[in-house]
Amino acid sequence: MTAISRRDPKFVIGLILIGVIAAIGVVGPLLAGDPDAINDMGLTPPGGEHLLGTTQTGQDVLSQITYATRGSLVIGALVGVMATLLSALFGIVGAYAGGLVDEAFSLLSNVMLVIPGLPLVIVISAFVPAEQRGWWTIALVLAITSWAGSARVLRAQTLSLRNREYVLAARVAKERPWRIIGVEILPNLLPLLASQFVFAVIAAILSEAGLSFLGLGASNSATLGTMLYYAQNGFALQLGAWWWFAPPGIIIALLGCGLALINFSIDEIINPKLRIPAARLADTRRQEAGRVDQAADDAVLTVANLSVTYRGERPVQAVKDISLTVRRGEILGLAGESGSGKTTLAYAISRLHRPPAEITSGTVAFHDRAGTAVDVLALPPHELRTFRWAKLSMVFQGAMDSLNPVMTVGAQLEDVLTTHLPRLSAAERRARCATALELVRVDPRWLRSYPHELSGGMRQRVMIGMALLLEPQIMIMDEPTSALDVVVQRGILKEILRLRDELGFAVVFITHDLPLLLEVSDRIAIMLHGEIVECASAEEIHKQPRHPYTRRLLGSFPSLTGDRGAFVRSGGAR
Ligand SMILES: Nc1ncnc2c1ncn2[C@@H]1O[C@H](COP(=O)(O)OP(=O)(O)OP(=O)(O)O)[C@@H](O)[C@H]1O
Repeated sequence: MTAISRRDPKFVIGLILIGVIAAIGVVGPLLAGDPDAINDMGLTPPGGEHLLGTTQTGQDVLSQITYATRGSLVIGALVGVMATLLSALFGIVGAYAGGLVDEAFSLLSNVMLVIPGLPLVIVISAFVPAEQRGWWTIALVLAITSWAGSARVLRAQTLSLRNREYVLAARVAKERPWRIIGVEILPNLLPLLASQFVFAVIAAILSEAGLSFLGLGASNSATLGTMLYYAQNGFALQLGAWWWFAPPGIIIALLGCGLALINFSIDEIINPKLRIPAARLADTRRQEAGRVDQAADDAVLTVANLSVTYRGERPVQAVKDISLTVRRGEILGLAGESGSGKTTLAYAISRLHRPPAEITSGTVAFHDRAGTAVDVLALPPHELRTFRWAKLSMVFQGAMDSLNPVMTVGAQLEDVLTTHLPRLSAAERRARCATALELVRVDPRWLRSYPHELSGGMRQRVMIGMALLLEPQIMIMDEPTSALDVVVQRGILKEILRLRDELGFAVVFITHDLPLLLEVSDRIAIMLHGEIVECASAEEIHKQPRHPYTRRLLGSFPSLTGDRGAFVRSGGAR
């Protein structure tokens, strides 16, 4: 169990509730007397010999509760297992196999989905003679009627997973289908399966109680539902014998509540990406907020002692105590091999990092043209949203694919203005969008087009135009052109340089392509294993690289006049 699951109050309360109820069901019957033993004290209130009183025929309610809890738990667990297995079979196997199998399985799931569950359960239960309706029969009936919805969800997830690179790679490597399903796909579906299991258990316990109440439940076994049924038949409510119907009712409610609470935390427990210790950073940040750097006069962004860790079984400190100043209007290149922490740093600066990434120390200060300093890591969510477009904007590698395919380019640009500058008139908005496109050399007539009508290069230009819409003072560009061919890439880079000169914003330009950075950057910071090992002007980096890694990085790129450097051949980093 991970730290978060141990401390998450929802999970802990859920676990305690289920633990206590499971103990009643498992251990209770061993200690309690015969639940069917009849004595002559019918409807005795709680106290003395009978802690929870007696039924109309003088049976001990406490003994009955222990057996009934066991019965309901068994039915819940049986249905949970059966419904999960059925939904996995029809959802995962069907979607992975594809073709006729998938069509047949989908058809069956769809048919099961359109048949209303409760009436079907009532009909099936009514057909089974009362003396044969035990735990197993009722569990089977409930499982058959409850798997289809989950199967649809699992199918959709599997269809998406089967096209992921790692699954395709396993298929190319000729791994056997069962191995691919078991090793590549199933572990990714575990949070979903676990939550569907818990949901199936809750639904089964409640449905069984409902069926029993109607006299269609596990009539030859003891369950919380049959207890309620007999209490109702014995006029417990009318006779004021609350001790007969209240305990089973309360246990059903607590069971549902406990399982639902556990369900809330299941994703965090099973999904390794979300396993973050409960230790909150707020305190550290508060301590550090006081020392938001007093930056040099021309600084637009100061990063001080920033550290970012990916939490998990084996935590990875991807950014280690980095301090960095971005000057107003400069292009600061950030280079380093894959995995050196460039993207993590960019995301942390713009506070776009997501769990399991966690900023463990440091500050990020933005120095507004107006003279005020903004502690970026302490900004509340609504101010952060405004800050991100208006002061600092981002263009990432796949940005061009983030345009919504069913909205025109113009509508998407206008959306940004409507959100951030609601007072602009429609005509002003249109004019600003046209200017933004002109800035990135895309004809404004494309505003009426849909993204698929534009080439990749044009879409990336549109994204840069969008990032410039609110005239930010700094732009973070993470591999903004690597998805494009060299000619288009050159064109866009020239555009970025021209726009920087025209509008005066600073750029943090991230790429592993050092020669490209040498051309476009004013200064270059070299990252290695989460640290900045060298930061100097582009010329110095080119002519007098000081750090051995910078020299090896420079040597690793082919030159037009010589051989490829030794770095690529030797492969090592340090
Ligand atoms: N979600 C994650 N969980 C755990 N570790 C991660 C995660 N994302 C990145 N890392 C680790 O953090 C380190 C830095 O990764 P990052 O993506 O920031 O590097 P990068 O220099 O941007 O690489 P690239 O150029 O390939 O994008 C790597 O060691 C990586 O394994």
